[in-house]
Amino acid sequence: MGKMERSTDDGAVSADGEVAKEVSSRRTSSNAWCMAGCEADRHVRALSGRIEALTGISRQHYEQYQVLRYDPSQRYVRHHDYVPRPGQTFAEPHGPRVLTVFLYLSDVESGGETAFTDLSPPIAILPKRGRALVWPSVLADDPTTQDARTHHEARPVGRGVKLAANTWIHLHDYRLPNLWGCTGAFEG
Ligand SMILES: O=C(O)CCC(=O)C(=O)O
Ligand SMILES: [Fe+2]
Repeated sequence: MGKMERSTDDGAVSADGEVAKEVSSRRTSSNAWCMAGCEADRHVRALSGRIEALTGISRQHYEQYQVLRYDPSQRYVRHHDYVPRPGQTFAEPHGPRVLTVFLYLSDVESGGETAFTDLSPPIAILPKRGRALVWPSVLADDPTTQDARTHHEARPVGRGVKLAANTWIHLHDYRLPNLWGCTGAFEG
C-alpha cells in the first residue's frame, strides 16, 4: 500500500474541468491508496470478489481502495461523494460514482460515526471492525443524477483510531480510462 498522507478535498475546478485536490479543514484524516502491489494481495482480491458478489458490479468499475485513518478529533464534514459540476455532461468515459462501499477496519472507542445528515431523521452508523456500509450517490432511475439524500459526514473521532476504506464504484469501466490517465486521479 502507498504511504499514509494527509487527505485532500475537492477544490476549485479549472477551465478544462479538472478538480484541484486541496488540503482542507473540512477533511482532516490521512489516507493511502491501495495500488498495484496491494491489489495483487490475495486478501484484497478476495475482498473485491465479495464486493462484486454484493453489488453485482465488476471490479473494473471500482476506484483503487482508499484506506483512511482518523485520529482523535479528525473528521470529514458534510459532503457528497458525487459532486455535480455545472454543465457536466458525463463525457468522462467512466461516468459518475454510483455506489460507495465503505469498509470499517477498526472499532472506535467513541465518536467517528458516519452520519447521513440530510435524512429525516438523520442516521449515524458506528464504526465496527468488519462492518460494511453501502450507499448510492445517484438515482436508481437516472444514474447520472446525484441522489441528494446521501450527503454524509464522518463525525470526529473521540477516543481510539478509526481505520476504514472507501470503495467508489462508477457507472462504467473505471480501470481502462484510469490506465490511460483519463480520470484525473494520481497525477503529480
Ligand atoms: O469516514 C467516514 O465515515 C466517511 C468517509 C467519507 O465519507 C469519504 O471519505 O468520502
Ligand atoms: Fe464521503
